[in-house]
Amino acid sequence: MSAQRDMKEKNPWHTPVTIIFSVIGVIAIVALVTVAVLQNRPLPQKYKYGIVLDAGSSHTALYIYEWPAEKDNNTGRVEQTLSCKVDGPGISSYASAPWKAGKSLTKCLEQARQKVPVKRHSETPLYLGATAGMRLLNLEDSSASTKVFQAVEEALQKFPFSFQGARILSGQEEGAFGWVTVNYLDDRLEQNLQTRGALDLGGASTQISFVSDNFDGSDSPDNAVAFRLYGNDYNLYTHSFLCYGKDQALRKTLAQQTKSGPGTILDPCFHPGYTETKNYSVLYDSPCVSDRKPQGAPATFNHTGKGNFSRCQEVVKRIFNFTECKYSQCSFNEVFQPRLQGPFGAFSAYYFVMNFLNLTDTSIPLEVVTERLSRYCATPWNQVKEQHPGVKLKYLAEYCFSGTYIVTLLTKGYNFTSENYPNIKFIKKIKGSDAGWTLGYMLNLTNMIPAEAPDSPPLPYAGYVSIVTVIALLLFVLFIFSLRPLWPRCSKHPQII
Ligand SMILES: Nc1nc2c(ncn2[C@@H]2O[C@H](COP(=O)(O)OP(=O)(O)O)[C@@H](O)[C@H]2O)c(=O)[nH]1
Repeated sequence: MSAQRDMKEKNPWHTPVTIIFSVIGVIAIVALVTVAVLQNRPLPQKYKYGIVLDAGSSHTALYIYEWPAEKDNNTGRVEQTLSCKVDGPGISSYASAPWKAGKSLTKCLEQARQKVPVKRHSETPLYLGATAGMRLLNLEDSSASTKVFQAVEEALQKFPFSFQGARILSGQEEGAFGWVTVNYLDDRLEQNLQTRGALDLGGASTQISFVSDNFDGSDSPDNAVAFRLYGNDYNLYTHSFLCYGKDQALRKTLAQQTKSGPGTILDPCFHPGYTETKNYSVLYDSPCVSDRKPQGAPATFNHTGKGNFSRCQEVVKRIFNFTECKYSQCSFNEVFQPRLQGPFGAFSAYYFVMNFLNLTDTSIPLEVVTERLSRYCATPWNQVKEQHPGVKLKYLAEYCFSGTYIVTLLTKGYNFTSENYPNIKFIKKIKGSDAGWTLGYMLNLTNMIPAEAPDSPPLPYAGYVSIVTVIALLLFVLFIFSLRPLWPRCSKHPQII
């Protein structure tokens, strides 16, 4: 008995009261931290979806975007989760059988039906935007364009999504939404960083969009788009050149060479050894060239390649008008363009072509780019086919022309020089999403980019958990100190037992 009492006096931690207090203290602190962490833990992600169909001149593509359901307003949170290339040509090619335009879309929409969870179907917006192919059809034959839209709408309404309509985008919208997409995906808008200009090359039109300090829209209001995004104002310069996409530019270049109606065209933009018989009527079947149809031309012409880059560039230059400009400065065709500024992203056909030619690295000097193109254009057609057995022949035959056209458009058209050419980045995707107008279009129509900067929580989740843990530990230490009177005391004096 007395030994037990002696021990308690020497080591008061062993008193039941102290032990109980300590255990309760530890449990209380663990419980506090657990409750705080669990209560504020992010819930398992639920997603919302949006679908956009890009009805281009050469083909249609479907994109599905997803974003966390509870955060509609945050930058960089919308991501592309599926893309589907529609089989067949662009919807404008179905002018003589519009129902086929609707039918062509169903395979990709079936994929979308599988991808989007069933309970989200009815709330998922579905948009179709048509670009330069339909702009041209509408110019040529507006009733055919209306019929194509009717057929497409009928097909889209059969799916369980929330169909928001099919329409032609203006060239200005196409340019501006491409710019929004690139800068949104780069997180440049919310972080108020210097923006990246957008260069988009399609089949029937091409767009250039950028912010320049010396452009406020007053010189040329038609080229101005004003945005207020995340609390910042942007005066965007944008221009879309109809008929200057690479397919229509090729037609214009060919038409240029057939003006006198010869039976054979010796084309410097095609490889030596390339020879095809083509129909004049197909060549001139576009509002971009119809006025150039030669009188009394034969039904067909022989298209023969000569493979000469510098002569090709001379022919390409002839489709641009560089002589007239009523503004302080122009790109071409009397279109105002302010001084180029900042980095640029070049996508769509810019990327396809430069990637094929191994020229996406813009640190390669422009002189070297032209040397390589010269060598490529001069390569015999048979050799080119042997070297690229898997590539579609239509694309393969045109890369010499397309590369020459891109270099000419950038340097002679938009005035890029050896100094600022490295500011261009050829891109296909940014963070998994394709560069193009579709994402910007959807963000705009769903109001997902606010005009004002959203309020952000005072602390991120990880910071919050760290602070709760540190405070809990401090409380624990304080609690231990509060038990100090019960601590065992070490006497300096020798104890007398
Ligand atoms: N080389 C290559 N070209 C492509 C590919 N896909 C599309 N294109 C070309 O890129 C251009 C883009 O056309 P599209 O988007 O239909 O034109 P838009 O309506 O004028 O914007 C066309 O000239 C197509 O032929 C591809 O996979 N490879």
